[in-house]
Amino acid sequence: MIEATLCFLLRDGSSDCDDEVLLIEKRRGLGEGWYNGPGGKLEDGETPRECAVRETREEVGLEVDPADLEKVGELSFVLDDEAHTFCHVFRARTFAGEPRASEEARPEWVAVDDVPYDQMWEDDQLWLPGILEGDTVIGEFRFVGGEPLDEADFADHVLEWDVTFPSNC
Ligand SMILES: CNc1ncnc2c1ncn2[C@@H]1O[C@H](COP(=O)(O)OP(=O)(O)OP(=O)(O)O)[C@@H](O)[C@H]1O
Repeated sequence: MIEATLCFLLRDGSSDCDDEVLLIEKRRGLGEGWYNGPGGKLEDGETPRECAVRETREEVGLEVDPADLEKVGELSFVLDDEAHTFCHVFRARTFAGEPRASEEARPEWVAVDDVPYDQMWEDDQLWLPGILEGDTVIGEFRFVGGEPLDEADFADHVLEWDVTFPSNC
């Protein structure tokens, strides 16, 4: 099973209205062409938090202090009844630098009300709005139809909101 992360950075919107979230348009690999948060697979010996910091640096060039990342979600993606990916979701409002594009990702600040859910993984619309409003979640999402995961069909899901994660995870 793959262990991976997603990191959603938030800032105040330019007018007095909503927050903005930093999304990436993924340029290669799983989910290519879709929007998502920065993130990726854990490397050997790495904690999820360290992975989220590294992937955010590599993909969009922003520095996040691990202590500023709030663990806000755990998502299990199941493909044809087998655990495929376990994803740790983090959120932060404090970071340094200006986003820049990389080979993997094109960053874009988007108002939280304008997140392009029709250009994202189908499951995102079920859990990301809550995460962007400040909630926490554990979810399981089942896909069918074989590899690769981003060509499989989304079947069903279970969500549990307002969960508490240990502060060190
Ligand atoms: C099934 N529904 C899903 N919904 C939302 N997000 C999903 C997802 N399934 C996978 N993800 C995320 O997609 C990224 C893939 O990352 P992926 O490109 O494979 O990783 P990494 O950057 O390490 O790859 P390289 O091997 O370096 O290209 C990674 O953040 C992972 O959490």
